[in-house]
Amino acid sequence: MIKRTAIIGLGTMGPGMAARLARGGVEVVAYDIAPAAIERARGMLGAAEGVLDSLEIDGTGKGGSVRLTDVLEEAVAGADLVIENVPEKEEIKAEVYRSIEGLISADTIVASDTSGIPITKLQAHISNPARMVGMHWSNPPHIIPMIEVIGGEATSPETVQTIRDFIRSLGLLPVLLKKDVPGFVENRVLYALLREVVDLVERGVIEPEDIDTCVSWGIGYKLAVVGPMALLDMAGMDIYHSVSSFLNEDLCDRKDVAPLVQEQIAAGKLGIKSGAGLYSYTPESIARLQPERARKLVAIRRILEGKDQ
Ligand SMILES: NC(=O)C1=CN([C@@H]2O[C@H](COP(=O)(O)OP(=O)(O)OC[C@H]3O[C@@H](n4cnc5c(N)ncnc54)[C@H](O)[C@@H]3O)[C@@H](O)[C@H]2O)C=CC1
Ligand SMILES: Cc1ncc(C(=O)O)c(C(=O)O)c1O
Repeated sequence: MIKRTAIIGLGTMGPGMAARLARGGVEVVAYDIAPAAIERARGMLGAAEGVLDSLEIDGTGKGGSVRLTDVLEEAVAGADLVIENVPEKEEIKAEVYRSIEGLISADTIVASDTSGIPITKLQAHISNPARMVGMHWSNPPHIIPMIEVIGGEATSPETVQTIRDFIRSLGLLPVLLKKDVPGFVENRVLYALLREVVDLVERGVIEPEDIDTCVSWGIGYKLAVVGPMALLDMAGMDIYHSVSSFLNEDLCDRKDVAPLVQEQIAAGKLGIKSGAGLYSYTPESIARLQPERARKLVAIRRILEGKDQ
């Protein structure tokens, strides 16, 4: 049974994950190499707590807690599970696995929240690969209930089963992949969509604001209720056959990263984190955006769960 969990990396994902795990009764100790990230995480934890309250996810009496530390040994000592949540670079992740090797027990499960580096690659950097598994959360992790579970070639079936049971025990939705493919499933689907929207903007077909309206109020809104496989049945396989027979060959299939993205990065326009991206932001608009998005996601989730009709 998983009771004590260490989170390594408190950037975008770590604090929300810590808050959600604690509501499920887990004792979380979370570590980051950067003192500024630990400080920022305190505020993020507070915000996540408020959102979890509005989702009526009650942790009372379950014994969960979150403690932040700047000492790696403290974070991982006695942990049943370590969730690695550092930047999406294999060498940074490998360094973390090396640094915890001597600090964890042979039974500790090491999970990676990687967005899509195959687990088979990551587990080459750890001495007990049978205990390593992919546990891919979606952002914002305290609100999105689905978590992908991915075993690599060397992951034991018991490790996969333990993580699936753990996710279920928290009231969350594990989705098991049968193969360890790059990007797993969620990001393969998301990145197919992102490649196409970037291409459409680049080709001058549509403005960024208009494509967001098109996707959010068209397929996005619908997909929350009718998944893509069910959508095929809703539209009719004959329609899909007719449209895909002329459309598939025109869809973007570029193998490299689009120039638009390269240009944005060269101009330092990384998005909200740098104050500018495809949209412009002010500190005030950024402060408004996150709670507004959380409130809407919570409202939609409550309706999908049948809590508000
Ligand atoms: N941002 C997103 O929407 C999602 C990200 N992910 C994945 O989760 C992982 C983390 O992503 P983010 O939270 O977005 O990254 P981030 O860049 O926001 O945060 C990473 C944190 O790791 C810390 N860090 C770096 N090296 C470290 C080390 N050696 N020891 C401890 N801490 C260290 C950094 O100081 C930083 O606070 C990545 O693998 C990413 O691909 C997964 C789902 C969604
Ligand atoms: C752009 C982007 N990339 C990766 C992820 C992820 O799930 O790893 C997300 C996300 O929303 O969670 C994302 O938006």
